[in-house]
This record gives sequence, structure tokens and C-alpha cells, in this order.
Amino acid sequence: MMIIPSKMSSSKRSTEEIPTNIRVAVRVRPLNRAEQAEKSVSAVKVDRQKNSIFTKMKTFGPFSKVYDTDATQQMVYEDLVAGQVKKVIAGFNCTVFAYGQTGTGKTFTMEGGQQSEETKSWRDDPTTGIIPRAVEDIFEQLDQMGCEEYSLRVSYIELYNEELYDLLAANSVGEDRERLKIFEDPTKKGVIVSGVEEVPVRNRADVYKLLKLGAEKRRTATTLMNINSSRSHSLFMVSVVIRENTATGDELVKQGKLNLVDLAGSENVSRSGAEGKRAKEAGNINQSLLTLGRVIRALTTSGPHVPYRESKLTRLLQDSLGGSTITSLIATLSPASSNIEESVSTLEYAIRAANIKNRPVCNTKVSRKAILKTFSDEIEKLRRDLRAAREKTGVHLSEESHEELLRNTERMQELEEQLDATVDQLRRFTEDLVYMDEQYRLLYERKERLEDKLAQRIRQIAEKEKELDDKQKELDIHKSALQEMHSSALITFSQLKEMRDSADNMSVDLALFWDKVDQMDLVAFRNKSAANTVSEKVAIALDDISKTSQNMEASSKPFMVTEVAENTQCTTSLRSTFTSIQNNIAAFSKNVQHNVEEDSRIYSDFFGDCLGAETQICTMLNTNMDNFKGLFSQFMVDVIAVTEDLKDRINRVKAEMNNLQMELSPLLEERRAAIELQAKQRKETRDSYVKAQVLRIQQLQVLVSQLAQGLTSVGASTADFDERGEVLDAQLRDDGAAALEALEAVATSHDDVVSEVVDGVDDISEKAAGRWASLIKEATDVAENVVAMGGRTLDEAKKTCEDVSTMLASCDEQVVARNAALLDRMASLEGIISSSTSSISSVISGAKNTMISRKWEDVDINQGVPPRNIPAILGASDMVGPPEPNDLLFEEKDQRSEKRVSNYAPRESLLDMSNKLLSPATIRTHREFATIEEENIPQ
Ligand SMILES: Nc1ncnc2c1ncn2[C@@H]1O[C@H](COP(=O)(O)OP(=O)(O)OP(=O)(O)O)[C@@H](O)[C@H]1O
Repeated sequence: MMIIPSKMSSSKRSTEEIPTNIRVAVRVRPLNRAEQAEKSVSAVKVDRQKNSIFTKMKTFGPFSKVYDTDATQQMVYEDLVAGQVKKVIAGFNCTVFAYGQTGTGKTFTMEGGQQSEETKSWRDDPTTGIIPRAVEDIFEQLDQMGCEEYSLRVSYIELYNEELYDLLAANSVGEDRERLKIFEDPTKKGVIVSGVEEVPVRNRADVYKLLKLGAEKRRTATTLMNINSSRSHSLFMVSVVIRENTATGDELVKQGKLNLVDLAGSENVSRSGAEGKRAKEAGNINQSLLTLGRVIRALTTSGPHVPYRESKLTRLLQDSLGGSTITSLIATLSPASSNIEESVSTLEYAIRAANIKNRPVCNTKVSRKAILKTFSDEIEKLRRDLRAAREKTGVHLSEESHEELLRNTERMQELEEQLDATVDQLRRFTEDLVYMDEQYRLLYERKERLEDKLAQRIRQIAEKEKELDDKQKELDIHKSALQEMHSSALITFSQLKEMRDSADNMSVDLALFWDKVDQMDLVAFRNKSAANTVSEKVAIALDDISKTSQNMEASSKPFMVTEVAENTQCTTSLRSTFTSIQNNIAAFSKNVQHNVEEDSRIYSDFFGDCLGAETQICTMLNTNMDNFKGLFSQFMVDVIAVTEDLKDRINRVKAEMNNLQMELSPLLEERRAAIELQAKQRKETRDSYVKAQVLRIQQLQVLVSQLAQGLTSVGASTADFDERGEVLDAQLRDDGAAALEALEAVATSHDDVVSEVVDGVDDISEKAAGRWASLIKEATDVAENVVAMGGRTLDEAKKTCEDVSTMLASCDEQVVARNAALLDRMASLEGIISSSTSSISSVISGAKNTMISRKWEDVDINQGVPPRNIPAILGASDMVGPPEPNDLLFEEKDQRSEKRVSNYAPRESLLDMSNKLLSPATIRTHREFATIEEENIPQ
């Protein structure tokens, strides 16, 4: 049974009803072969700008849309039907019907071209018509909305020779096929087509199968005008029931319907060549189209009566024309001049239809409870009416029904049919609910599976995160250790630098020291030369003295005594000079000794410093040896760079994991939230619904059994009913199996998707693990390199240390050797000086002795020197003690001062020279010598 519009939807409607003109479009097909052959020319012109059609007789328009011969099926669909599909899903009833002369493209527009066997989908075929596109679009829209609980049913009927046939019924072929009955809905809200199949469709393929089946059955006959001329009107109806779960846990059901009507061609019987049966067909076709025209005229001229009931076509389209449906009409035209009359007639028809106003109403969402109650009330009322009709008692009949039954005996039959239809509708509704419950169950199971997988995935991600965190911590520890090592290396470097600086300073000091040693050598050498020179000069002087003495002896004998005195004085002077020389030499030796000691001390200090520095360097180097591992700045830079790189890579891996999680989480979260919400709502309401449903079904069973009892009494009806029940049961079983199969396919595809996702995630995890392993390996390699580098550096440092030690040791040796050489030289210098001194002393004492002996001779022989002066002279000559100061010598001097002056002059110059040579001013320390200029050194 089919109710147009639906009882369910019409029972509760939105009150917002805005009058809207039905949309009318005109499509002109290309000239066909026959028209081309008869050289027919195009007699209509499409004005797209003005949406009008121009003919020689008149211009028609504007229409909602006009399509020229080059318009594609896609364009027509997008402009006229796509919007209506959205409205259907929103809960409106929509109708699209094609009207036009036979052979002008109504079926082409509605169903499409002849699909070849190879064409798998309408998507591949540009000639696909409105019906397959609309069905595909409905499925797509529902998918896009994420709608999981819905039910689609399709029915396909044809109106042939004013009789209605079900194109999807099993026995819908042949002359004896069942004729469908049409009657008014008792609620006065539409017409009911009793006994029509509303086949549940679960996927696109189901719809294509049904469409093909129905199209094949559709009666066609060859006429002269159109090889595949449709001799019937067809109505393809898709009903969409969507279940929504509200936040309060209520289940709301909304329903929308799409009626796609392909009218039979209007034709001129005489021109089409139809005869006999064909002529009758043409008459009936034209009759229903004429009524359609009258209905349209009445609707547009606000006539008092709209003759819907005069044809089954207008009864079927009642709600679509002037009712609450959103309606579009496509008027198809032939461009041929030979068809201009029919084209003008179609355009007039279309222009009138464009003035029809509908009041589209959205079917409100109704709760399951409310629908069941409506059915229950309806069935109860029908049962009551039927019982009253049968018993003809009128006791329990409502006054209205009783009167009606009395007036028309057919009314009883109608009531039975209505009851059948209502029970049928209830059955379908229950089936839909069961189907949607099953969808829900599958959904719930899928949600459970997804939740498990999600939890598992979240656990894995958490583990991975923990691993990453641990690795990060390890890295941080390594990093801080490396940083510490780096800073201690820097400190060590600065210490080393300081040590190197102090070593540099020491080597400068050492160089200075060696310079001074060299200078000392030079001074010693010069001292020695000076001493030699002095010795030579003393020798020369003594020689001179000797010569002078001899001369004196020879020339000055008479003055011997005086001479002896003079000589004694001279000897005394020489003695004091000698003493002074001795003192000076002693002072010089002391100075030299002091300087040597000082130098030794300086050297030993320096050596101590060197040793200290060496020890310090060694200690510091040893102390810092361990810290040396990998503590060079380049190494640190490398390590930090590697660490940063590792960090980056880890972050990238982390980011990948996060992305993965982010990709998965919202999807799963969204899915889980939606399912959880549904589950919660369902859990709360499910039990009560199940109870209510069980109760209702029990009630219905009771009702049905009561009805069955009642119908048994009707006799033949019961058998018929049972038979139909069996057929229905079989169909239901088949449908159930098909639905189960489809659901299993859906479940499998879902599982495939899930396993794909899981595989993807596993793949990513595997890649991440691989990448992580390679990173670890890289890090290990770098660490090993670093350690090896540290080892090498350590060895180098050790070697440097050893070199420094060796160098210092050799320095030490050199210093010791030089010191020894210096001491030797000093000793030899001392020896030379002392031997010079002693030779000078001996020369002087020899000279003195000579002079004394001569004096004695003088005294004894010539003058007779008083004996008291002899010990003094002896004492002086032997250096036993100093002579008496106020002795004879003064007297002698006073007495002979004039003469002596001229005689003693050479002795004066000798003494003066000796004094000069041996004065302390000329005997200096090596240090002082270091500053003496070459010219100041005495020659
Ligand atoms: N727009 C078009 N482009 C190309 N070919 C078209 C077009 N419209 C119709 N035809 C072709 O014209 C022929 C008749 O079309 P169709 O059967 O759809 O006409 P019809 O109006 O349904 O006729 P009838 O009322 O007799 O059933 C078909 O071969 C169809 O392929």
C-alpha cells in the first residue's frame, strides 16, 4: 500500500506554509533522425537570458529554466532536482514530473539513455537521468551527514489505460497482473494506493536493480512517432525515513518523499497513426493529461472546483499540484517545425502550470511512540468500523461511519482495504524500526570494537610517549653532563693557558739569566785580562824599578843612606799599596763569591720555580686528564649539534605520533562520543521501548488475531489474506537475508577500513621504531667517536707533558753544567788573581829585599845609621809589624826635602800608577762590570 502523501508525515505538519509557485523548466531535445531526414527545421528558439522560448507564433516565458539541445543531464539535475533531494532529506515531499509530446525526451530526462552493459555506474554515463542521479544523491547526502539510522523504500507504479499496476510486484507481467486500488485516505490527507510494494533498499545497487526491473516491465509499444514510446504514466517514489535520537533519549522519526513522474506522451491520435488498442491507449493517455490540464487550469484560475478525482493521474498528483509538495515540472519539446503545434500546446500547458501555487510543508519529526499510537488508533477505529459494518448493528459504529456504510456497501470493502493498508503500513514501519535497530546494534558493536582499538592505540601511544620521555630525560642528563664537562674543559684550558704564559715568562727569565751568565763570563774574562795587564804592568814597573835601582845604585851611591830611607819609605808605601791590592782582590773575590752565591741562589730559585711550575703543570695536567675526554670545544659543538639533531628527530617522531594521535583521536573521539550518546540515550529508553513495543506487538497480535477471526467470517478474504501473508513473509525473509548480506558487506568494509587504519598506524609505529633505532645508533657512533677523540687528545696531552718535562730536565742539566763551568771559571780566575798577587808580592818583596840589603850596605859602610832604626826597617821589610811613625824617616825627609824631590820623581809615578791600577775603583763586581763601557776598562 502506498499513501500519497504519507499518513505519517501528513498527520503532523509544520504550520509554516508559504505559497510557492511550482518550478517549470523547458527542455528542447535535438532533432532526431526522422526529423532530420524529412528536412525539418528548428521552429523553436531558446532564449537563455530571458529564460523564454521563442516560436513564430508566440514567445513563452519566462520559465524557471530553459534548456537548449546542448543541455546535459547533469545540468538539468543540478538545476532542478539536487535542491529537492536536500529538501526530501530535510523532511519535505517533492515531486518532479516530465510532461511533453511523445518522443520529446521525457523518459530520457527522467531515466536516462540506454545504458550499455559495460557501463557500471551512472557516473560513467553522461546520459544518466534524474531518477538514478537522485537516488545516488540521497545515499551520498545521508553519508555526508553521517546519518547511520535510516531506511529507504522504493515503489514504482504505472498508470496504464486508467489502471494502476505495481512495476515491482512479482506478478506484474502479463494481462492478468494485479490492479492496484486507489482510495482516499480516511484522514483526508492524501490518497492511498492499496497493495503496492514499498521495497526496502539498502544500497545503490538495489535501486538500480529495481529501476531496471520496473523500466523493463513498463509497458511500451511502438508507435510511428517514437520507437520506444511509453504508453503509460510512471511514478517512481523514494521514501526516506530517518531516525534521530534526541538528547532527552527520545527517538524521533522524520520522513521525506521524492516522487519522480514520467508522464506518457501527449499525442495527436491521427498523427501518431495509433489504431485499435493503441488508439484506446492514446485516448486514455490524452484523457488523463486533459484532466491534468483542467486541474492546472482550475488551480490557476481559482476555479471553485478542482477536478482531481476525474482521473487517477490527477488523484495521484493531487498533493503535488496545489498541495503541500515542492514540485517541479519539466516540459519537453521537439524543435522540429513539423511538431510546432504540439510544442506550442506543451508550452501553453507549461506556462499555465508555472502559475500553480503550492504550500510546501515540512513533515515534522514524530516520535516512535506517537506513530505507533496513530497506527493503533487508526487500526482500532477501522476495526470498530469494520465490525460495525459486518454486524450492521450500528451499535458500536460511529454515527458518521454508520451512515456512510448504509449509503454505500462498497464502503465495507474499502474499510477492509484501509485496514489492510494500515496494518501493512504498521508492518513496514515495524520492519523499518527493526532494520534501524539492527543498524544501531551493528553501529554499537562497531563502536565497541573501535573503542577497544582506540583504547589499545591510546595505550600504545602513551607507552611510546613514555619511552620518548625517558629518552628525552636520558638525553637531557647526557646533555647536562656534557655541558659540565665542557665548562670544566674550558676552565682547564684557561689554567693551561695561564701555565703556558708563566712558562713563557720563565723562559724569558731563563734567557735573561743566561745573558747575565754570559756577561759574567765576559766580566771574568775582562777581569782576568785586566789582572794580566796589571801583572804585566807591575812586572814592567818592577823591572823599571830594578833598572832604576841599578841606575840609582850606580849614579847615587853617595846618597845611599838617604836613598835607603827613601826606599824604605817607598817600600812602606808599596807595602800599603800591596795591602790595599790584597784587600781589593779579597773584596773582589768576595764580591765574585757573593755574586756566584747570589747567582746560585737565583738559579736555585729559578730552578725551584721551574720545578714548581713543572710539578704544577704535571699536577694540573694529571688532575684534568680525566676531564679531558671529549672536552674540546669543537667536540662540544659537534656533540651539542648532534644532540640538537637527535632532539629534532625525536620531536619529529613525537610530532608524527602526535599527528597520528590527533588524526585518530578526533575521529574516534567523535565516533565514540556520538555512539556513546546514542548508547546512553538508547540504554535509557531501550527497555521502555522494547517493553512498549512488545506490549504493542502483543496488542497487535491480539488485534490481528481478532481481525483474522473477523476476516475468517468474510471467507474468501481470509484465504487471500493468508496467501498474501505467506508471500509477504517470504519476501520479508528474502529482504531480511538481503539486508543481512548488505549489512555484512558494510560491516566487512568497515572492518577493512579499520584494519587499514590499524595497519597504517602499525606501519607508522614500525617506521618510528626504525627511525628511533637508527637515531640511537647514530648517537652511539658519535659518542664512540667522541670518546676516541678524547683518548687521542689525552695521549697527545700526556705526550706534551712528557716533552715539557724532558725539556725542563735538559734545561736543568744545561743550567747545572753552566753553573759548574761558571764556578770553574771563577775558581780559575781566583787562582789566576791569587797567583798574580803572589807573583806581584814576590816581585815587590824581592825588590824590597834588594833595596834593604843595599841599604844595610849603605848604612854599614857609608853613613853609619843608628842601630835603633834597623829593626824598624827589618820589621818593615819582613812585614812583621808596622814601622814607628815618627821615626828617622821623617827627620831624613825634612833634612833633604829639596834634593829628594828631584831624585824621587820616578818612584812617585810608579806609586801613582800602582795606586791607579789597584785602587778599589778599578776592582769591581761582575755585576758592575756588566754595565761598564768598553772604553772605561783600563788598558
Ligand atoms: N535531450 C536529448 N538529447 C539527446 N537525445 C534525446 C534527448 N531527448 C530525447 N532524446 C532521444 O529521443 C528519443 C525519444 O526520447 P524519449 O523516449 O525519452 O521520449 P518520450 O518523451 O519519453 O516519449 P514517449 O512519451 O513516447 O515515451 C530517444 O531515443 C532519446 O534518446
